[in-house]
Amino acid sequence: MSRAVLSLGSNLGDRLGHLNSVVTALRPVAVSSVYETKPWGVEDQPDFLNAVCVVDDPARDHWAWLRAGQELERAAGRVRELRWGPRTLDVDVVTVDDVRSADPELLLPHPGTPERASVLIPWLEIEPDAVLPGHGPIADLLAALPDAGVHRRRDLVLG
Ligand SMILES: Nc1ncnc2c1ncn2[C@@H]1O[C@H](COP(=O)(O)OP(=O)(O)OP(=O)(O)O)[C@@H](O)[C@H]1O
Ligand SMILES: Nc1nc2c(c(=O)[nH]1)N=C(CO)CN2
Repeated sequence: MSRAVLSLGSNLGDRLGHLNSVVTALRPVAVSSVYETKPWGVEDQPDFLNAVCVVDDPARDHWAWLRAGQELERAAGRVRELRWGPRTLDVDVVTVDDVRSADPELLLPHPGTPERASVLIPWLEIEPDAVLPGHGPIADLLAALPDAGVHRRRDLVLG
């Protein structure tokens, strides 16, 4: 083990470059298109670029994926200020295999996932049959959401 689904987001600075830093460092086995998304949570902030990737490394457990994401956030110069506020790079661990965790340092699956079209749309693109542990097929979760201001940017490509 383990195979992880990571959600990437950026709305400050070189947004595409920040997302690309994850692809360069972690060499995912699958990467979605890049999506321009309206901010949720705190709405008065710049639009995000979001993408989802699948990474696979038998040597890394779920904590190692969290740490790898946090290191990349630091390298992108991320300053943690406002919850749900603007950031150079956000790496959320969405799932790691079937791991369930209630530890606040690493909640698995990531609890925001069922409500976030900015995660579900790119994830569905690369894993159409994916199931969110405890919640069911992601296609069904997405179908239950209102139209959410998520637009594919065909002009921006990762990797
Ligand atoms: N699955 C997870 N992936 C990433 N971080 C997590 C996860 N579960 C818990 N955390 C914890 O969340 C803390 C805050 O993360 P962060 O500042 O990125 O939150 P946020 O992006 O503003 O909000 P959200 O977590 O709802 O997306 C981190 O310290 C991290 O330990
Ligand atoms: N569209 C969108 N909105 C957000 C995002 C994000 O990645 N995409 N991340 C946030 C901080 O966790 C807050 N709001």
